Amino acid sequence: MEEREQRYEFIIVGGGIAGVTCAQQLASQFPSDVVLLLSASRLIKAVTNFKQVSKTLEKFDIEEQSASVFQESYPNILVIESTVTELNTAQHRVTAENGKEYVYGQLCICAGARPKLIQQNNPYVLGIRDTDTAKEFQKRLSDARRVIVVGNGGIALELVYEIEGCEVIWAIKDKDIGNTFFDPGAAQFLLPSLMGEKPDVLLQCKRTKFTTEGGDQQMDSSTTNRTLGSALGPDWHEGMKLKGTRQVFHKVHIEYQCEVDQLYLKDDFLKLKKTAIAFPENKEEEKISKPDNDLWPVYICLTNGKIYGCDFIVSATGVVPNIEPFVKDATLEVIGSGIKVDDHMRTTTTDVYAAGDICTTSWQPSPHWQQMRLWTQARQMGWYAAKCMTADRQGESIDMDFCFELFAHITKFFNYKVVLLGKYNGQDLGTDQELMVRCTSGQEYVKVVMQRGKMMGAVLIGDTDLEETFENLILNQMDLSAYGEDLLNPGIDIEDYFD
Ligand SMILES: Cc1cc2nc3c(=O)[nH]c(=O)nc-3n(C[C@H](O)[C@H](O)[C@H](O)COP(=O)(O)OP(=O)(O)OC[C@H]3O[C@@H](n4cnc5c(N)ncnc54)[C@H](O)[C@@H]3O)c2cc1C
Ligand SMILES: NC(=O)C1=CN([C@@H]2O[C@H](COP(=O)(O)OP(=O)(O)OC[C@H]3O[C@@H](n4cnc5c(N)ncnc54)[C@H](O)[C@@H]3O)[C@@H](O)[C@H]2O)C=CC1
Repeated sequence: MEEREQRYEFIIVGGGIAGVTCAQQLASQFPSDVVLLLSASRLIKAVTNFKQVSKTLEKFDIEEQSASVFQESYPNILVIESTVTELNTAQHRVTAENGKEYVYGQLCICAGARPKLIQQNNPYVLGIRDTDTAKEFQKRLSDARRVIVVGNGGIALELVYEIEGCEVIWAIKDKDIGNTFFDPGAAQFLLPSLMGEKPDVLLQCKRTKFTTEGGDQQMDSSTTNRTLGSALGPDWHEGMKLKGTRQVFHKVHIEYQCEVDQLYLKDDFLKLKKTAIAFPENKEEEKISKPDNDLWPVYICLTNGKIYGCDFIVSATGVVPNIEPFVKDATLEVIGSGIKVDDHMRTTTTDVYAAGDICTTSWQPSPHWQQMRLWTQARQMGWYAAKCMTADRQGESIDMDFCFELFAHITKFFNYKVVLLGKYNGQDLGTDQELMVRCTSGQEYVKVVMQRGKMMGAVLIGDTDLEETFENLILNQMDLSAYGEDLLNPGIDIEDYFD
């Protein structure tokens, strides 16, 4: 008979980047121990081809793998597809959905996050997180004439640019697009790319690549937990047809500074005897708000008084960490919405660590770092958590990893390479910050955030090739006052000065 309770020196919960990286690191540190990886998702995310591009910028590929393929490369990692439902820290025990119990020596919780939707249980409101939700979105889009995208962060920016053959109404709370990544200047620089025609040739830039090789065949909806898959990431839409039913090529209308007030299903809306607005085809129609003669399955009333009908709504409104099974145990403190971790990725209870999207950091950060729920940070935290677990187990001390010195993120928006460094939006810098901007329309946007002559952050859009130099300048905090505006003078080869 199979034992109901098994003991493992190391148990990791979560098969996303954070959990898998943590398990890999522990498995190589302790080759004679078995590392147990419990994951609600059938496929796990493995980091491959990792390259340190510069001191803090990194590049890697991600592969979705089945447990059996992954275990071939890591024979001392045991992957079990199972959702953890309870944690009992007093007994060092986790309980899985089938009632099976696992006792740990050390535990690292890497259960990620899920979309924070504007309305739960509404069949017309979709969030995008994992392969299942991305496929559901693609399926709905293939029959759609109009979608409404709510939110102004990473997912919304990607969708409004990629969707074709369908009218897109983009409702944002802010005055400008892309508020989680950009300042108003950068938003203005990017806007023409959204409203104009897309380039035929897509930019190939150095960035992480998402591969779903074999994912299709391996998907089995009966065993895949719909709400708890691993997060997608860079290039998730590559090779995916994001096309609606209309002949229109790329058509986006933005409603600024508004939120969702009410949602109505068609029958309820018709009873209200209110008028919805047609998709504004031009500036003139924006002013006069032509009534919409089409009928739609769902209607959205915005706080600016406008009402639009659509086929479905994408709620790209941030994430909420999957903490519920773990915080039933009262010893785990929560800050913000995540599990609180200290500078050694320890939670508030002994032998329990957390990493990735599920955690909220509570250490005093370096002046140029902030937590953001991103792929790179999930990998870094998973790796560092394993180092800290090892050190604690061996009674050694360990310094905070260098990757937490500087926030560094490479990505792509609207087919431009985007690099964000340090306090790129002047986060928490107070009032004595200064901005310097260099912008060539359609080509590049360079912004640096300066404080008392020192560089604190930068936004680099386009192929600026400035990331390494600026990374050094932020890290070494050299006094740059003497250079004044020349710092961004394109006629001066800045790298010669500072490399
Ligand atoms: C559409 C999309 C695009 C993105 N694009 C980018 C990008 O371009 N760049 C970037 O840096 N970041 C991007 N991100 C963010 C990035 O993907 C995440 O920050 C990162 O993957 C989080 O990794 P994680 O391991 O912490 O969590 P997840 O990937 O969410 O993994 C959590 C794991 O835990 C499992 N799990 C959950 N609950 C339980 C439980 N109770 N028991 C057992 N297992 C459980 C899940 O099945 C999953 O395997 C994107 C995210 C999305 C959704
Ligand atoms: N290229 C990249 O780096 C990408 C990163 N991601 C990451 O994936 C995760 C999920 O992405 P997003 O959902 O876009 O989250 P996000 O955190 O990037 O953005 C959320 C947006 O929703 C807005 N919002 C929140 N509540 C709202 C409400 N009730 N009504 C209207 N707007 C509201 C916020 O103001 C913000 O603009 C994030 O961690 C994000 O950083 C996602 C896509 C691309």
